[in-house]
Amino acid sequence: MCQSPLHDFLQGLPKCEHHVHLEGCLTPELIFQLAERNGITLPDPATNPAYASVEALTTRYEHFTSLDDFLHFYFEGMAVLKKEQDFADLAWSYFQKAHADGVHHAEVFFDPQVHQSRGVPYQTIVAGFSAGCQRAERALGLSTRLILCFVRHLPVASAKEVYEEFLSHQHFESGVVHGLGWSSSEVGPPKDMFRELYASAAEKKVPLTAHAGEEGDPSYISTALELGAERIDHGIRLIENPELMQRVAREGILLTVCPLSNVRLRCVPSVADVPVRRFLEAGVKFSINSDDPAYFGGYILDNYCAVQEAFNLSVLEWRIIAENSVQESWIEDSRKATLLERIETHVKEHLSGSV
Ligand SMILES: Nc1ncnc2[nH]cnc12
Ligand SMILES: [Zn+2]
Repeated sequence: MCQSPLHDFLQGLPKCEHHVHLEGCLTPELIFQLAERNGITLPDPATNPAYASVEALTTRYEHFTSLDDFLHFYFEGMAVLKKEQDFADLAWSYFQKAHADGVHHAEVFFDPQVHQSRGVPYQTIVAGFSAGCQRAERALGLSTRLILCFVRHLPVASAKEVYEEFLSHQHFESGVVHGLGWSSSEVGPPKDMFRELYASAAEKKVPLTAHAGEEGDPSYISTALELGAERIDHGIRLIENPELMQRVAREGILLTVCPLSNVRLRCVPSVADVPVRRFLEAGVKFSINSDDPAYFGGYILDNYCAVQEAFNLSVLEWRIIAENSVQESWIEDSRKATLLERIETHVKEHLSGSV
């Protein structure tokens, strides 16, 4: 729990999460449990001491040296997911934690190519994650959106295959998958590798987002926008290009910022170096998110608290962040109105001294 006097206010503040990878919610405990349940052999601790125990794995996660160092463990860990129920259980475990942290709406990523590459069918993955979303909607009153991510470390041909499955199952039209994103290694593969796929999806009016400006310079952000992304995941290196920053502010493009992730992956030395204040001053819209909470030492409330400890924001500034998070969510206007009302009530209660 954070020490800030605003802790209770932040806990109760209605939140929208826009940047969390369901596979990034796979805790070391769940990795060991699912490996046992599915008869999967984890890497040999004799050569990979990180896998000696839950504690050893947790400790290893505190020492990532880069995005790619983290991705190695992230892809290795997700090999324990095999059956539809595994995917459903994983999603449900995230939604319960998010609900406890005051999340009312969650847009969640998943990486089908990586599961398919080890023989799990597309339908198993989507059916499991979608069941987890439906359970959260029913049992917790959360609204949810699934966002399918293409991964940059695998060939474009494999992204094309998954896109064709997404189209043939009519997953966009039926609302099962709401949008598309891209993620994984940033620097290295061609910036515009998904040009063709994004052009096709944009024509069908599929909402698009993209990881950019995390490790990569601002040209990764401008390329993502050029390809049709309407939102940018991370985007912290935007501050290196003032002209682009002005454009992002002017066009109301949302950045889905993940402070604890940025520190763990050494994109910044500390949360105080995430450009939260600069973005607020420049009128750049952003939300605060957990990215891969099982790997980065905190869920969304921990990220809100870390920002508060670093920047000492006012209640009014938090209100702006919360309202922008609602306004830029991929939800119907009626749901936005409900969430905005909840924020207003919460702020008023806090200011009147009852929260
Ligand atoms: N922080 C991150 N950046 C890029 N790809 C990811 N996949 C999961 N987490 C990611
Ligand atoms: Zn991410």
